[in-house]
Amino acid sequence: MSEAVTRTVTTSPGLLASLDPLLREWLPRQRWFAGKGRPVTGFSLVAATELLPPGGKLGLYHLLVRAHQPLAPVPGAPEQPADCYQLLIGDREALPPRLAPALIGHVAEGPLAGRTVYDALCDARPAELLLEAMRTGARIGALRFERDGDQEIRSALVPRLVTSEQSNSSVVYGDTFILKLLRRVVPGVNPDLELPLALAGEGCDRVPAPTAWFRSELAGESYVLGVLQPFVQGATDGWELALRELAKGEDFAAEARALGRATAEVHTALARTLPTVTLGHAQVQQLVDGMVERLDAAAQAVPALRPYAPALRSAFEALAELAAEGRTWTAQRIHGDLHLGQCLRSPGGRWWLIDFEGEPSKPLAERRLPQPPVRDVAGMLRSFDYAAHSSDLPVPGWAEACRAAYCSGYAQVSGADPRTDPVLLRAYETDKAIYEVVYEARHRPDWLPVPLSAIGRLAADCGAPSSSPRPSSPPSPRRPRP
Ligand SMILES: Nc1ncnc2c1ncn2[C@@H]1O[C@H](COP(=O)(O)OP(=O)(O)O)[C@@H](O)[C@H]1O
Ligand SMILES: O=P(O)(O)O[C@H]1O[C@H](CO)[C@@H](O[C@H]2O[C@H](CO)[C@@H](O)[C@H](O)[C@H]2O)[C@H](O)[C@H]1O
Repeated sequence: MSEAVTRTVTTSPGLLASLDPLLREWLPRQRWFAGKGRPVTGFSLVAATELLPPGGKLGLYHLLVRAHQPLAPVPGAPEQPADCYQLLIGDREALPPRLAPALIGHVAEGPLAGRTVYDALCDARPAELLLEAMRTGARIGALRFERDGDQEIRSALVPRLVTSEQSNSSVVYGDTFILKLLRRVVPGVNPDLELPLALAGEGCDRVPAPTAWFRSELAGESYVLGVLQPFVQGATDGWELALRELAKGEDFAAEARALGRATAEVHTALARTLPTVTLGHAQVQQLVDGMVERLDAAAQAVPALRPYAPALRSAFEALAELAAEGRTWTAQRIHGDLHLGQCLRSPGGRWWLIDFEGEPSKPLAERRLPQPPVRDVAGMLRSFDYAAHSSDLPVPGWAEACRAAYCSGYAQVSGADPRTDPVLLRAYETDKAIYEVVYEARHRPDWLPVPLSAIGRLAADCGAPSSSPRPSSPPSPRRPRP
């Protein structure tokens, strides 16, 4: 038992009832809130733990809450299974100005009546308490803090919240560690911990090795809640770097080649340490069915996609046809949501891969399935295209040169050039672009023209069957401000 956190108090549901009206307003405004576009109609408590440091009260509650939302923004529509969110709520009499952006609201009634509540991850003391709990391997109520005994964690590292756009929330401790606090949590093995641990065990140094992590054990199920990793100091992410080079009209091919090599190193290490499977006709047909289903759902959700749907479908059908002719593919564990923003370049020029959570909107079981590694390659190829279409200074041929260099770097290490399997690559690129259309429509509507322009190109490439008319021209992208 830790000395850092000596007592825990499991709070009553009265706490959540008193926070309910404030959370209904605050939660949907958070970047990491997954249920955008549908109102929150109520909350239910999964777990609540009051964290108490030695020698006194801090006013800090760790909550796991389900946010109930109807399926469509229509009164009376049926609810879908409620997402569970991890919240760290602080309470104070009033907030100092530095914590103003963290304000959740003023509580009117219940156990915290009269208090001001806020997102405590923005506050130094609560963030320090989490680090201390990981350092000491604390057990607090249902919370279990664990660590890699071989990595030293110094105490008293100064925390600061990362303010960039994220699907979760991160805190950097003294430029030494970074903690990712997962926001939408699900029970089960989380690939964001599982894969970096497996890679570290395999000696692959392209991924920061997890230093510590914490989980909640509830009703026989384990929820991974946070992962602490070494902080790559002075790093720039691939997206920022690519846009910077584009703005100068500079070539990025050498970096793209290095990224291809880094991706292949990670793939080879994952294939060595975790199971691989052969995908035959039935399995590929299943993959294709999933792609077609996602296309149909996306076309429902985003009307601008509809004219392209028949041509896009033919990219998936071409893959099913190859499988029907007897082609097989090897599937393995992969990153699952690879793009330039998931690659960090340290000042010495070394590339790192981060964020192995997979596509956050997909169920955990699906994210953990072995998949053709080309899926990650397709994600990166889409990302070069994204960068080229988001830059204020278009450089002709920039994306194409990066895409070619990335594939050749990948081939140098893996021995297989993804371009030699064009049907598979095109199916995955199409699937990714469709995902991006939905993602942008939901999260950043200004960016929608970027994946839509790729959809236009992919559809035109597909040689749509004569029964499905080709779209006349792709939409011209309106450049978002990155
Ligand atoms: N080990 C690390 N070293 C330095 N910066 C990191 C590290 N891990 C993540 N980051 C920074 O934090 C940001 C968010 O991390 P990420 O894992 O992508 O979170 P999310 O899943 O919430 O999007 C990244 O874009 C990167 O800038
Ligand atoms: O939050 P995550 O990093 O897990 O990923 C989600 O958000 C990404 C955007 O932040 C999104 O990526 C898309 O935009 C990027 C530019 O901002 C671009 O480099 C990617 O190629 C493009 O897919 C990602 O798809 C989404 O899952």
